[in-house]
Amino acid sequence: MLNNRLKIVADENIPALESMFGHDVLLQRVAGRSMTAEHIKDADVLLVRSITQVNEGLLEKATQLKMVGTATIGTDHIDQHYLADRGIPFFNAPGCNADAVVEYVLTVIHNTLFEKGMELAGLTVGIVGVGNVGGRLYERLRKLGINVLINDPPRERQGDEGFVNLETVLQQADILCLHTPLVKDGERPTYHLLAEKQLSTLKSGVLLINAGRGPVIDNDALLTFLEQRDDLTVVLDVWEDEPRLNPLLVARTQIATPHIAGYSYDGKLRGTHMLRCRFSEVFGVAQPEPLSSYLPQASVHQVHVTNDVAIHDLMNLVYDPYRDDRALRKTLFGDNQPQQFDLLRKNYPIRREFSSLEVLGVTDRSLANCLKNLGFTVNLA
Ligand SMILES: NC(=O)c1ccc[n+]([C@@H]2O[C@H](COP(=O)([O-])OP(=O)(O)OC[C@H]3O[C@@H](n4cnc5c(N)ncnc54)[C@H](O)[C@@H]3O)[C@@H](O)[C@H]2O)c1
Ligand SMILES: O=C(O)[C@H](O)[C@H](O)COP(=O)(O)O
Repeated sequence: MLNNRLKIVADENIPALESMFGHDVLLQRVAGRSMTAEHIKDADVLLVRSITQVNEGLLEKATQLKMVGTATIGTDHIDQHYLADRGIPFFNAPGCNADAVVEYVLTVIHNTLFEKGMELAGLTVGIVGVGNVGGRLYERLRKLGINVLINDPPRERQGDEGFVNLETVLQQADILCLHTPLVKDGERPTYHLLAEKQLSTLKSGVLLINAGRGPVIDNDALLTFLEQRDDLTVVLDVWEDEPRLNPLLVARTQIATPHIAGYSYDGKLRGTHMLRCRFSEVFGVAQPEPLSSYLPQASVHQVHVTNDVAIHDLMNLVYDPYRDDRALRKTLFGDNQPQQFDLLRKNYPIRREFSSLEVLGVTDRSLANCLKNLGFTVNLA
């Protein structure tokens, strides 16, 4: 129990704050893009998502601020130097939605290959950025016996092994997945990591997936490249200049989604829960109930299948990327396209992770193992 009610100013799209923080705090919800210094001026805690730039301009009036949290993995919207100078503890939610992004990537890979009449076995997947997302993607693919090339210079410099250089990944990957943070300066910037020169080295027929940050690919260079080469298949969840999209680029993609790769309900709640745990540490109050007590059972939580089930069908039962793709394409040509982009994200339907689906009826052990390695809950018949 807190003696004085702390004031939390929070993005309107962070779920479950009411249930996780309880009635001992004063909670003010604000639309992330419209947050101003005036909203924050008497806040003790600020909780944001990726669309709020947290910098001196936003925080200059917030003299009693004791904690800033972002319910996201990415931190490129936060001026961490400024927070450190002011001695304000800052937390993100590392790994909160990593499984959601991995499952987005696996689902778009399986759907895309199915449409081309191809199989994943025998192809080489390249992963650039092998942290929470890239690392988990790597583990799931390795368990499936897929050949994976990984690139992560910062990890390599720390002494981790098994990495190859970026040029090798670009030249050899049949499927290329980008999972770096957006870093604009320093020794290893990722801004426009894939520009004209790098794109020109990609293998013919490659499937390129960006579910990291939009500006990691030079979007103008990508469009020019796609206008010249039609053998490339592109899936984009993130865009330069979000929420404003270039419809010409969208038209050249196989699957286009509004920055929702990480938007599983599990992942969003995990992000809130992580911040709630940090809040306990900062303010010395009791830890919350475990995350499982806040997560409802999935609406489709069991399915009976036979051994000839198509894996992409099972994936689509949990998450259908074409639903998000269709919704995004409908918004492209109105004056209010950026607002529609934000609305798709704000009103995103509840989507669960593979583990929420129990697969019954499989008798084939290798299929059962494959499904388990992909992340499903499997009960062998
Ligand atoms: N689309 C979405 O919904 C969504 C969801 C979650 C995260 N993301 C984005 O994906 C990024 C990655 O997420 P994460 O949880 O794996 O982050 P992470 O911090 O755990 O891992 C990032 C990895 O990238 C590596 N890296 C940094 N610079 C690099 C470079 N120049 N080349 C290659 N590797 C480099 C780091 O060493 C690290 O291992 C986040 O920063 C975020 O911007 C997007
Ligand atoms: O960095 C992240 O965790 C993701 O990109 C996250 O899903 C972004 O979602 P937003 O904060 O914009 O709602």
